[in-house]
Amino acid sequence: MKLEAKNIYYKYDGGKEWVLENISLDVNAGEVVGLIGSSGRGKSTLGKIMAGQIKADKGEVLIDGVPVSRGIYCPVQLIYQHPELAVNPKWKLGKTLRETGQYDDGLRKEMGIREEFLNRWPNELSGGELQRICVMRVLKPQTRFIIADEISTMLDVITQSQIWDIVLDYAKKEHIGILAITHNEHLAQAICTRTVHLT
Ligand SMILES: Nc1ncnc2c1ncn2[C@@H]1O[C@H](COP(=O)(O)OP(=O)(O)OP(=O)(O)O)[C@@H](O)[C@H]1O
Repeated sequence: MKLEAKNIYYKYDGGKEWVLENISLDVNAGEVVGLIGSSGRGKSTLGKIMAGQIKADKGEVLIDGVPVSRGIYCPVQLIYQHPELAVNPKWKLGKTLRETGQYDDGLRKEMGIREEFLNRWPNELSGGELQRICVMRVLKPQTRFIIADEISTMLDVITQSQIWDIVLDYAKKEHIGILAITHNEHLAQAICTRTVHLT
């Protein structure tokens, strides 16, 4: 399986210049591709386009040559840098975790998500605790590709590596492709099978 962004152009409303101009990128199942580039270069924008959250002005996003259908559950799932913006503040976290079907309770424990967290509101967790919920909710059988946008910036180094180990194990087992957006060269070297620079 291959996720492809082909000849993507994008400009924000009112913007005069292209944020993304003729950008192409692909991720194969089982690969961990690092997306590197200077701040403001458009990495997060490209991630959102590839996950179907915003639509490119020109160009296509394909899985095995077919436009990605968002349907009920998009097979390309985005994990944001800011988990507090990614969850419904009016839902207790158990509901957020179950939104796309039952979750694996063993995985919950491995992720360090305590049972009591599930009965709390998002503002009752720390940023790092909330990010674990956001990571775990995409580890579902329907997910074929994960776009991880600076997912570990709010975690301490040990937790960062624990969470990445779980995600990478899961991706390997399920043959999921990952696009990891990061500024952290050490992390990219440690986890990526190849890197792409947005120049
Ligand atoms: N909602 C928005 N409306 C208008 N402009 C935006 C919006 N979001 C981002 N931009 C602009 O688009 C450009 C690309 O932003 P983007 O967040 O994709 O870059 P990035 O490479 O991910 O940056 P960083 O590494 O700092 O996270 C920036 O100039 C940013 O100011």
